[in-house]
Amino acid sequence: MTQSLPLLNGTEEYSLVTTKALYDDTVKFYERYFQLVHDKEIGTLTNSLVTIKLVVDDSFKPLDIAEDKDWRAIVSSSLVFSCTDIQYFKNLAGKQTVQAYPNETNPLEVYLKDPNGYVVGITETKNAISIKPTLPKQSVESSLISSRSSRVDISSASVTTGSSYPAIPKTVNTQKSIAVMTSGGDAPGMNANVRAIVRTTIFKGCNAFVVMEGYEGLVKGGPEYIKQVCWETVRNWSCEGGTNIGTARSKEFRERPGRLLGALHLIEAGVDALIVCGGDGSLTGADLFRSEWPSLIKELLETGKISNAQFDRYQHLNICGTVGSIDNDMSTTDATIGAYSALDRICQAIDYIEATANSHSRAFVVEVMGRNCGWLALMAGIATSADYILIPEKPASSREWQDQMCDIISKHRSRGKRTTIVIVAEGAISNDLTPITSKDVHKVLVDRLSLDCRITTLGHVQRGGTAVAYDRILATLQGVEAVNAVLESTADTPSPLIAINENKITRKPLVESVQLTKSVADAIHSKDFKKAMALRDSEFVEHLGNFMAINSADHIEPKLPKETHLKIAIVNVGAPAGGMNSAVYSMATYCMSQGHKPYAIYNGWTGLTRHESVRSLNWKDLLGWQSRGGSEIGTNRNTPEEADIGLIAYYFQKYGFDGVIIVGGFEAFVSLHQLERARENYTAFRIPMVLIPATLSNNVPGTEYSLGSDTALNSLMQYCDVIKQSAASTRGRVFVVDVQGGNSGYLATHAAIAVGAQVSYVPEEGISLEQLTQDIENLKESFDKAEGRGRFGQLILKSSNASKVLTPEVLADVITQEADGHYDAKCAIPGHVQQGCLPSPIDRTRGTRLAIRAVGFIEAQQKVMEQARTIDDDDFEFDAPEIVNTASVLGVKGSNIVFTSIRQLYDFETELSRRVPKTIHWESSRAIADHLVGRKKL
Ligand SMILES: Nc1ncnc2c1ncn2[C@@H]1O[C@H](COP(=O)(O)OP(=O)(O)OP(=O)(O)O)[C@@H](O)[C@H]1O
Ligand SMILES: O=P(O)(O)OC[C@H]1O[C@](O)(CO)[C@@H](O)[C@@H]1O
Ligand SMILES: [Mg+2]
Repeated sequence: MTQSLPLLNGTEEYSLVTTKALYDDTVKFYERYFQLVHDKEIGTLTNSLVTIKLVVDDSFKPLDIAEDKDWRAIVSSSLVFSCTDIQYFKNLAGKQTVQAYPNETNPLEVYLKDPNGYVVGITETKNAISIKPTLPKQSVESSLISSRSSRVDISSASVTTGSSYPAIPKTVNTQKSIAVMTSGGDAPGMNANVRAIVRTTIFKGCNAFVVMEGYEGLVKGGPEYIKQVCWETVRNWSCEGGTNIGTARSKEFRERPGRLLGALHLIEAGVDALIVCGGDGSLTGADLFRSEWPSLIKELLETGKISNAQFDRYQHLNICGTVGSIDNDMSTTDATIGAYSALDRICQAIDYIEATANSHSRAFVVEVMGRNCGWLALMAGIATSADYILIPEKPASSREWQDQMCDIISKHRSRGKRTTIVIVAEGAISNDLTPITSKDVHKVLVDRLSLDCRITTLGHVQRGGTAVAYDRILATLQGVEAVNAVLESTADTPSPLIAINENKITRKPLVESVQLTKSVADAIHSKDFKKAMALRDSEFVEHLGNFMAINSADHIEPKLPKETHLKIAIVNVGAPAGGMNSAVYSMATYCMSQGHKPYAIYNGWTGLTRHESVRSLNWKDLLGWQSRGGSEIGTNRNTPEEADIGLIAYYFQKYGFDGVIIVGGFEAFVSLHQLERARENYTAFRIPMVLIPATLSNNVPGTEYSLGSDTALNSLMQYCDVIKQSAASTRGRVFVVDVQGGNSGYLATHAAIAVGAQVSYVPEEGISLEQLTQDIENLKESFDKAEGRGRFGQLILKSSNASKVLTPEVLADVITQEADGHYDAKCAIPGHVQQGCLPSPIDRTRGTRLAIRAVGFIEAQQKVMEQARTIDDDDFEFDAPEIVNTASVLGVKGSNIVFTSIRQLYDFETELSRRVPKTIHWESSRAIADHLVGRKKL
């Protein structure tokens, strides 16, 4: 029996999602086609979400298609591949054309029918040839409906608004179905992780599944709990808090029978790999599940629950962990998804509490989450300059902690501090393992210090709300990496855990990470606290040391002997950036704890040369600076040469500075270069000098992270969340957002990842008219297909310097014009709002860490420079490496914190005319930003 395709007019586009069965058929179909048309390389599929374009006009004759052929084979996938051998197609077309006709707008459009009756449209465009299956809408839909699988929620999957995909993945792994689940306590950023995993899975040509309700979903199984999802399912998820696929703490999964059911249900659903986003407990469970897998499937085979074929196919459980937990308690990774969002909530609450505490001169005991881990309490302690913290990792006897706390607080009070903040981790204990509650702390503060004291338990507020930019980006990059890891895994590959070390996404062996984490808890329970601390990562230990030094600064015997005490100057240069104050505060208080004298140069180099604005800092003046935005000591863009470098040398000499710490952006970088070059003429500059990069542009050579860039990202992200909501509610609006950042597209690219912007334009790429045309096409597609699911707002982020001609206004006008009344575009200029109000906790805590490292650098380089100062000008070895290295930029590079000499950076690693580093460390983020929204890049 045959069926005729109905005659259609015009162009119609449909998006559909295939089931796994359809998908496999499609692969076979395309493999046959590619062998037919492109004999060198088997073509690759983009994924199972498809755009089907019908290009039909009056001259297209209906075709006969045998109904008993597998119609579903042509339902799936749109693919585009480059081909130089156009002639080959033409020849082929000549042989097999059912109907071929040239077209005014497209040079050649050919419809082919293969011997089995499959029809395919081939469109030749300038650089690419696309092959798209053609089929009438009704048939496609009925075919999908008839193939409805009990495991697939077609109702939500079959209507999609997705765009097609920008690039062809190198390999197609048609075998893989990858499932993701969230487990344990929910954490902000989990949704962004799931979105990235689902979309990357689809992008790589695999099937994406989600397991609902954590391990509960595995134990229960079935289509309600193990669902196939599509590109559109996860739209906008990076901007949503909690976890949309549910999470649970499953008792049943802790027992073998529960895990046996889990194994059966995964196999039934055809899942090859499981990515678990959860905390230490969830990953312990995952690790156990994986190690038990061979015995589980053996039992399933023996009890007849699975077939021999299933047993053979599912020999190994491919598992990967992305760590999602607000506790940040997993060893081997610096941060877990959600931890910085929770920290943000805590810091905001404590910032609020400060105001009321100050009004009444009160003490507050703030209880924060963290069952076995004091990370949240410690970092909040640093970020809010709390007076004291109690964490499980460093317990003391009841007497010791009470004495120490009272001693520090009474000293703070005696010097005029009106507020007292003590942060207690939920899991805080004394060294006999007795829990320390906030009530215990309250009692001590009232009984021993007679303070007017209140308790605030922050509770689940800490887990609520949307994720901060860091968590959205971390979750997204880790999600992409998790899918890569799963696809690259073989039976022998140890299960990976996707970690982050400093600024680098890394893969760590899951088993060892879990064991290491467990050993911290074991050490605590066996009261081996030294071991517990040694097992924590070195950054944690460093932060704890920093907190202790800062919070007891100026009240204890200095750590260093008198003869080694230094005078250290600090100056802010360039535009204000979040974290500048934290750096100044921490540098000054840490200096006090060491015995050094900290000096602030107020209002940049010109403040020094015009008004001799330089003063030593005292402890009380600094109260509250840690949490403040902007620059308390003032900043401007003038460089030493512009301000008068000779006069600066004079003041350096007058005050006898032994070192200088510059905090700022590119002008600060140039300042360091000028001071270092001026050493030849001015002895006063023969001192160690260090730059802590601080600029929202994040364009300072020698580092992948500048203070202020995280605060700016959050400000921009919050702004974008607000206007995206407005755009979505308006049902059909694009906002073109003007983004700062000089010639660096860092901010635009990373904000685009955080908010899921459809496009980001950056100075590094500019805006070509072809790309703009393509992006407008994508937008149209996206809006057209949004029908039925509500129209979503779209964002385009444009770095100001991406184009001077194509301003946000012009872009908005062009887009509105092209939309032909279907939607409109407006521009939005956040401007200096991007500098942020209060610094983010990341900028505060990193400001502290970097400032203390900088002081350490000044101390460590003293000897070399002391000698250099005694040498006659003529003998001064300006270019000797040990001298050159005493003027350096403190940066984060990959997984390390490094000092790189300004000579090296300025002379070899900087594109001076554009004020950017020669190597862009975030380049790979661009492709991810694009592929996660389906942007086609020309
Ligand atoms: N040893 C284990 N064996 C099997 N399953 C486990 C094990 N530990 C935890 N799980 C599973 O993982 C789930 C989540 O663990 P848990 O409650 O410890 O949270 P988590 O993943 O550590 O996250 P968070 O601490 O952030 O809330 C448990 O409910 C259980 O189903
Ligand atoms: O939400 P629940 O199940 O009460 O769990 C609270 C626990 O979860 C966490 O938020 C994350 O593990 C802990 O800090 C806290 O102890
Ligand atoms: Mg946990």
